[in-house]
Amino acid sequence: MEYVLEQDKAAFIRLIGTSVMQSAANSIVAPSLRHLTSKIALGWRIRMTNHLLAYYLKRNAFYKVFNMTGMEIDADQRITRDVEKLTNDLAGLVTGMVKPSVDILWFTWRMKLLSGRRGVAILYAYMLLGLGFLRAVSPDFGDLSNQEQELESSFRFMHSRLRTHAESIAFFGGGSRERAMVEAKFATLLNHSKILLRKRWLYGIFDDFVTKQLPHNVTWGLSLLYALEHKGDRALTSTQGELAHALRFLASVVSQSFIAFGDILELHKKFLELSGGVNRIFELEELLKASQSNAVMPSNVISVPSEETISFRNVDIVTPSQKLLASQLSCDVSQGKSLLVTGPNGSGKSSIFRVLQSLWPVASGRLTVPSEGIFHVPQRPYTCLGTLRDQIIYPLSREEAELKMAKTGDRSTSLDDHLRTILENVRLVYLLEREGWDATPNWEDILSLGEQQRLGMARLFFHSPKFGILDECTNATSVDVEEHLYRLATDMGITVVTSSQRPALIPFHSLELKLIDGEGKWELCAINH
Ligand SMILES: Nc1ncnc2c1ncn2[C@@H]1O[C@H](COP(=O)(O)OP(=O)(O)OP(=O)(O)O)[C@@H](O)[C@H]1O
Repeated sequence: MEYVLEQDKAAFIRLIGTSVMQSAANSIVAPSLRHLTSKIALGWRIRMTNHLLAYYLKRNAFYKVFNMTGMEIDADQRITRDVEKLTNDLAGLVTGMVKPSVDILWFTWRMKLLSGRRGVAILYAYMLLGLGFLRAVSPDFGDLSNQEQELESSFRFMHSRLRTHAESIAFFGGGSRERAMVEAKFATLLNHSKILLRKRWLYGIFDDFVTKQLPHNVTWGLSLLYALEHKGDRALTSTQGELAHALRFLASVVSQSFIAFGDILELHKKFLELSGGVNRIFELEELLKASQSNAVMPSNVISVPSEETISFRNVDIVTPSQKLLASQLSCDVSQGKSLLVTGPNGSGKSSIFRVLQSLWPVASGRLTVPSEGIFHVPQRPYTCLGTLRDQIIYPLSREEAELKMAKTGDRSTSLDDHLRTILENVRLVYLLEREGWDATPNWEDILSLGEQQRLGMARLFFHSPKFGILDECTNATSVDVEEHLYRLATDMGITVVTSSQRPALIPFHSLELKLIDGEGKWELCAINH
């Protein structure tokens, strides 16, 4: 305005130039800071996710955190959504601290120049008192936001269950029952959110009072201090002008200091909320580490590569909730002598397999297993994401499967030809004709249960192990198909350990292990052909 009034063109152009430069600098700084924040967040997310996945996907920890901890740990939610939110918030916190910290240092220095050490001491005393007061009245935001995330996660879980079991629920006509359950979860989440909202509002009032309103009074106090100490003749107009100018400047310094201080307190509140997220990740990490240390082979499980026999010696089969299912189980499965495990529902047939595969620990006794050459086909069929080929060679990749074929010396046939023969054997070749080798539908949705079970057996035949652990994995197929599949396994020299209730399978086994009552009693007898 001064240059306009004085019509000083050169000075005006210089001023415009400086202003444009400043605007350019400002427009670079803000987006760059945002970009830096996102980059930091992404970097942390990559490191944190990789760190957790390294534990989660090793030694069946993903099974153990869900099944063995006795706690409801939503590990999937924590590794995906929580990590993303935490890293974004943390990065925002770190970069958000830069400006207020620089401001506080800068204004402290200006304050010292204006009102000396006493002024700085008063400013800091007020800040510390304010912080102490706010800490005292602050609700446990960490815990509250932790609970909120848990409730959000279980609400999401209800929806993912609904999606997974959509067909069964639709057959049952369970829509209204599911709706009631989903709504109940949503109501709990809403209640919590309302409580959190009210606490944030009340805290906001105190926060605003301490960091924004009350500081005006401190400014006046400091101005008075400054005016009292100011030397010079107050009657002089020049001195009065100087004093007024200095007081205006002081007021602006103090108010800027308090804005920066308010920003720091705001970050402190965010930090409290973040601590809930940090706790959830730490808790998961500890559980994953614990499941790794449990997984290190205990002395009562002996795993030998050349071993030809699966041998249980006085092994107690105990559930994670410490229910004894089979007491002091002793039984040998040597090659060529297949074992049939029978017993009523819930008596512990699958549990023996869980112990055998080290999913559950061996509480007492000794278990000797070959360290390779055991392949498990579970009761609930599993289809992976991928092509029909991937279903059969799972858990190997295509390259690994080709390598395996090359190693077994079968170089004359290609992998796909070999897999086609297997599909013919399990009577699923029509799937290949229908879908082709490279289609990737959601196999779980398009295959019937019996088809999925036959695909499971195709997997067994591809891997052709020494021992096949078959946990009622053919009970959805017709009896003639089941017999055909067992005959194929016998012809391939696979010794099977079967859990089944079907008498038709008895002739394919040499021994029968009967779990009598699911309370510890068992009996082993030879099957006479
Ligand atoms: N993760 C777990 N925690 C606690 N108890 C479990 C767990 N898994 C299974 N159980 C219990 O252990 C018992 C044995 O279960 P298991 O799955 O071995 O039965 P099963 O004989 O295979 O039954 P079915 O014939 O119905 O397949 C059951 O009472 C079951 O409820």
